[in-house]
Amino acid sequence: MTEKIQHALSESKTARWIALILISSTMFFAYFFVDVLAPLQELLEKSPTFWKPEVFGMIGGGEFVLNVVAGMLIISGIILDKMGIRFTLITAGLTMVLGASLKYYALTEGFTQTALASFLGSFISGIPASAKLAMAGFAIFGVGVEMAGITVSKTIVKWFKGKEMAMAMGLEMAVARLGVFAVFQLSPVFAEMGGPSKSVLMGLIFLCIGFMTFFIYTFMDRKLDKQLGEAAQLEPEDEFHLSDLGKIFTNPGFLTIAGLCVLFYSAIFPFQKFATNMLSSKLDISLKEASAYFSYFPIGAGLLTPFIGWFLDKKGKGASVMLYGAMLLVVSHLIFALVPAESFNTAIALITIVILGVAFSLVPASMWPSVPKIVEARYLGSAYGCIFWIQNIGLMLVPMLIGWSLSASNPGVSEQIAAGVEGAKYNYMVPELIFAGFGVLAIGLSIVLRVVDRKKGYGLELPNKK
Ligand SMILES: C[C@H](N)C(=O)N[C@@H](CCCCN)C(=O)O
Repeated sequence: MTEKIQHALSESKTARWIALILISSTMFFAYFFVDVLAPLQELLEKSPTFWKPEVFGMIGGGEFVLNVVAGMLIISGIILDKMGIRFTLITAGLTMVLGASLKYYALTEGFTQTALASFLGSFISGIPASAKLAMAGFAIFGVGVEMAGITVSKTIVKWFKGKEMAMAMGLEMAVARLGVFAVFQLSPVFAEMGGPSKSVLMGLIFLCIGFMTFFIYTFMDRKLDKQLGEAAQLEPEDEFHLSDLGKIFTNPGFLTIAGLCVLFYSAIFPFQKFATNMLSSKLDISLKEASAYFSYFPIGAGLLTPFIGWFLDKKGKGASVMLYGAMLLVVSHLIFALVPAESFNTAIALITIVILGVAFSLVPASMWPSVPKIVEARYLGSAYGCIFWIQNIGLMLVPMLIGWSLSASNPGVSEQIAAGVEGAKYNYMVPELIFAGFGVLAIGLSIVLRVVDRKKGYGLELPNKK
């Protein structure tokens, strides 16, 4: 058995980095599709779609609806543990392509002539038929992309455990964040060629390429399993059982990391949706300029993440790194909240974005490789699924909370903006204080995590590389 493991494909550096390139490429295309409409809000408000900002926001949140409400993320985790990596990667890839195709169809001219469009337009008249179908498609895509996310994490653990695990996870996230950068640069260009539907079509084509890279990877996965032979086969008592979900939800390490995850990501991803407008209001610059400043946030964070991963593999200190990340999160949101607009300038904005970017590297780089240290391998997929599920609840609700707090703390401003009043803009102090509040709670949980780690001996502060 030891000999088999020694000659396994995963022991070859080249093979495991090729595996990583294949699965990360799919995540590049998947993250590209997630934000394909984000830079096109203004275009979609006009003919022929007429999507109001609320409708646009609803579609964004729609990504998480099936995962949260129908519990699809928990089901995805169970599928992963029961059916294995290859089956789940293919299912996730096909689900993404299916959902994306529906979203594309919703934006085509052909759809507007159909009986389905008439039917969807016959109820809740405030939401156009195209938006309803696009939201359904995005919800299906959301199931696929999150299923892909947990499967990719489990795949990286399979190839890199005891080796460069955190660095590999960091690289995968870096590639995914490049997808976010690429979409902010390219989607407006595609839309200029043929409207929002062209951008979505390009995103769909990219996803098909992503499906192919997942598919090619499955051959490597099969080969690795064959080489490991019975070493890869689990004993009956090692198989996943539904009752393991109970073990996950009563594991103090899991609960603390899941809490930390929802708090941290709630202060990052929903913030990303409002950041352009916030910077434009606070710096008194155009949305285009603000968006250009902010587009470097995901790419900067992404580039730093593998280096943090490399450090964690060599030196450890994962739980402490999460604490430092949460602290930087609070510092940056407090700067955005409390420095008055008169004193806030481009330099302060850029420094604050850098601080937030460092936080966005420290926490993800240390959080995801910590999960295999707190749960057993046989239910690792379900543990990732459950953490994503808890996180998705925050990602679904927090944008609504922020939107509501922005309106409530700026009475009359949305009406002034709609009426085209010169100089009308939002003050983001209250939403920013809410984001900072999530950070403060995350600091608390990071401290709890260090205590739990010491008590339970998970080894979160130990290096990943043996
Ligand atoms: C949004 C998604 N559920 C998420 O948490 N993404 C993480 C990466 C998770 C690990 C992926 N293999 C992110 O930081 O983008």
